[in-house]
Amino acid sequence: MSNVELVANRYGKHRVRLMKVTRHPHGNEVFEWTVQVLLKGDFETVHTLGDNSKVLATDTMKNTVYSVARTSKASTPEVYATELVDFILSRNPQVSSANVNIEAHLWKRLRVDGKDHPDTFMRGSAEVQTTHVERGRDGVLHVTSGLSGLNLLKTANSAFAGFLRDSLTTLPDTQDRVFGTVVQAEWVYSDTNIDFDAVRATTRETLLKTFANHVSLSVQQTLYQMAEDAINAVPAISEIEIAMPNKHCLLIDLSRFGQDNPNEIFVPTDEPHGYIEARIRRK
Ligand SMILES: O=c1[nH]c(=O)c2[nH]c(=O)[nH]c2[nH]1
Repeated sequence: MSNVELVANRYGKHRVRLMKVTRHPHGNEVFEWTVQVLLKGDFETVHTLGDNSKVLATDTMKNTVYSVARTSKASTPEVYATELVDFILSRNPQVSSANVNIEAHLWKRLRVDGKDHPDTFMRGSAEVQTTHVERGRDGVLHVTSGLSGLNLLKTANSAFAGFLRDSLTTLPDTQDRVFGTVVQAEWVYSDTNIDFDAVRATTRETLLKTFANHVSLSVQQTLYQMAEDAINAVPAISEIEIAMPNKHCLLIDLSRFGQDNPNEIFVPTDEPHGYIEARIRRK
């Protein structure tokens, strides 16, 4: 008789890298996706008895990623992830829920001689599109999408003043600082019957516009405003979580060299950095 019990488990394949090129007469399209598959289900005896009879091998999951990509017509990671989830559920009654997470790496069509090139691309930026898709046996599809690695910089309209001062506070108030961040955002869809590309574009544009136009009293306030504006701009979003590190740009003291520094010369720093995150939802 064992004195322990299995409380929870899931397993799958991580970091399956996939590139898909779709070929058209007018030019090719390219998707680069890093895929994660995670399954929950009737796997107790795998752990307790070493009975592998119901185990879908993670190697098979890797092959499934490629095979479903071949037959899929999806042009968004959300739709492809849903197809992958449903394919696995349909063939594996022992699986109670399937979860597929995708990071999409962005390739930008190269412009040559002022024109879009039909088949050549360059890596646009460090920005990554993300999606998490899960379906259980109740049939309900859960889709969360987002972005990460979106480097942004405000060079005006950012203040930080009036904060708590104690015996260890050295930071001066500032009415005018450089605000650098790398946005990570994840939004939950309340409706999954949507044009994921169009909704993603609107959400991203809204986040960018608010970051640019906001007269910021803190990272916290700007983050909240970005979230509020995204929820108001996109009816299909019920909740959004945003994380924004504060990548401090430190003003250099040039008075030692007899020079002034009217907010022009900074040293950009990576570490340590402030880290602000919040989850905001529609009431
Ligand atoms: O926008 C900011 N929020 C903070 O909480 C904080 N803390 C800090 O040192 N600088 C900043 N900036």
